[in-house]
Amino acid sequence: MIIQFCGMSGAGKSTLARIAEQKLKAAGCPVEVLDGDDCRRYLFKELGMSREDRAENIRRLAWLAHRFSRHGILTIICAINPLDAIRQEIAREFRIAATVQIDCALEELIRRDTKGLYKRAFLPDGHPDKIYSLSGVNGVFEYPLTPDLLIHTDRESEAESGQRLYEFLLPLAIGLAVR
Ligand SMILES: Nc1ncnc2c1ncn2[C@@H]1O[C@H](COP(=O)(O)OS(=O)(=O)O)[C@@H](OP(=O)(O)O)[C@H]1O
Ligand SMILES: Nc1ncnc2c1ncn2[C@@H]1O[C@H](COP(=O)(O)OP(=O)(O)O)[C@@H](O)[C@H]1O
Repeated sequence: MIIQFCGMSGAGKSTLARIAEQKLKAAGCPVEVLDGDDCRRYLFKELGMSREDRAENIRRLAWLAHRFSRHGILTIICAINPLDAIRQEIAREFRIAATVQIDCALEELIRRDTKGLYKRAFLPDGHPDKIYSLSGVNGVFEYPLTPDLLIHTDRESEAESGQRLYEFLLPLAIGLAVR
């Protein structure tokens, strides 16, 4: 069972994946979270933020997720995953059970700015610290048309969002939902 997330930096993907992971584990369901940020740091160091590299990153994460899921582990691809064609491609190739969009208004992302990336994206052109490819600002982020679950993290608490995600994933994890 593979779940793919999508959502901009700071939207709450890692936070919610960790909450759902803890709750599912407590319910006896094996779970693995493949975090884009972590895999880039430890495994895919050569990949950047171009469209091509993001596509490659997601294809690799999907392949890894597939390997985990073959052992009965519910595996969450926890990445920005910004390209609709790639989301559809991996859904076909690896029979992904659900696409979960972790959404948050840009104003709130800018307010949170957990990693300082938004501040850098809004610097004037030519500034040495400016980043030019931040998803949803000056880089690609394509919203999915029909996500299986949409969570607005700017409208509810972490605990509420985490509980909604858990309630969505639990029947999938215990095999009650046939998709
Ligand atoms: N330009 C730009 N745009 C978006 N994100 C950036 C960028 N530069 C660095 N980062 C950091 O990289 C993390 C995103 O990696 P992902 O593997 O999730 O991205 S992607 O799915 O391949 O688009 C992302 O992690 P999260 O903040 O957890 O989403 C950022 O910490
Ligand atoms: N409803 C919510 N769900 C998830 N995170 C939230 C929520 N409300 C506020 N936050 C905060 O937003 C930030 C999300 O950061 P993070 O999970 O690292 O995002 P991402 O993995 O998408 O980059 C955290 O500081 C978290 O405490």
